[in-house]
Amino acid sequence: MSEPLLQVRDLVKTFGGRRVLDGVSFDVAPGEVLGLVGESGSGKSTTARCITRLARPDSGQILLGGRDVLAAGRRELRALRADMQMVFQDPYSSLNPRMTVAELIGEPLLVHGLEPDRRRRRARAAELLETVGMSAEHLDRHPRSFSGGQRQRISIARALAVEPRLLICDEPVSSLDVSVQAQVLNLLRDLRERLGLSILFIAHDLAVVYYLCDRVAVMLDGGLAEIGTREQIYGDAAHPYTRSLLDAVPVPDPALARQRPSGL
Ligand SMILES: Nc1ncnc2c1ncn2[C@@H]1O[C@H](COP(=O)(O)OP(=O)(O)OP(=O)(O)O)[C@@H](O)[C@H]1O
Repeated sequence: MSEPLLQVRDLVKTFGGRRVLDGVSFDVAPGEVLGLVGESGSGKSTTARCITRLARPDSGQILLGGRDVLAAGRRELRALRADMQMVFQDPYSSLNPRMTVAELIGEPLLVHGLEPDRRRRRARAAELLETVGMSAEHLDRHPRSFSGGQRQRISIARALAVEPRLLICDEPVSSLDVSVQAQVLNLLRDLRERLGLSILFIAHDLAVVYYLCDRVAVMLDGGLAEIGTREQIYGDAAHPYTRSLLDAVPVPDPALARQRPSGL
């Protein structure tokens, strides 16, 4: 197996003396989509926040492309952050309403010092809009004039602007209607194929994770109950907690998953 893009080792995080992460370890390979599932409060978002250094773990190690995220100084952290971009759950609050689409998508290029020229940023924003299936005609509009699904596409275009190797998507479709969810999931699948992106995909909905992920890590009370391929988890889960999660939501028939691992 190739060297993992992301290595997370023994993450521990406490809030007010309470351990919310208790030794979380996993890898994400180049081009792989890893699903991180578990019920509310199990520690999924805190894990993502530690990886991007929005939160500081008490201990543990995080390597991105072999570079130590937790030890990185300001300059290195900026480069690391360009390599791992986040897409959040709520596209209504994550896009500044006062900015146009061109400004929103171009901003990371400016912040990371990649494209100081406004016209070239705009041209790049137009390309990125098309990459996410939207027309460049929308460049001068503001987020309020778009639907939730379109806003999430804009958020994804913004995340892609700095050409990251890893996207960390924290419940990216949970706030969207089911029909729109499928469109955004298709887009992520397509981007992964086209750009060779790795994705850490956080979700509580196991049907959504089934659709997109190669492997699945199941979080329970700040630790990992189990981690395995999609077929292992959906067809033959080892942990009773995983089985209870699978019982609780409508996911594809596990027998089907066993027989037709790629048959979506
Ligand atoms: N800044 C904080 N201060 C105190 N406690 C926090 C903080 N952030 C998270 N927690 C607690 O840590 C635990 C894990 O939260 P986290 O958001 O990581 O879970 P999650 O699995 O992502 O849940 P959800 O699906 O609801 O987002 C929860 O009990 C939460 O209340």
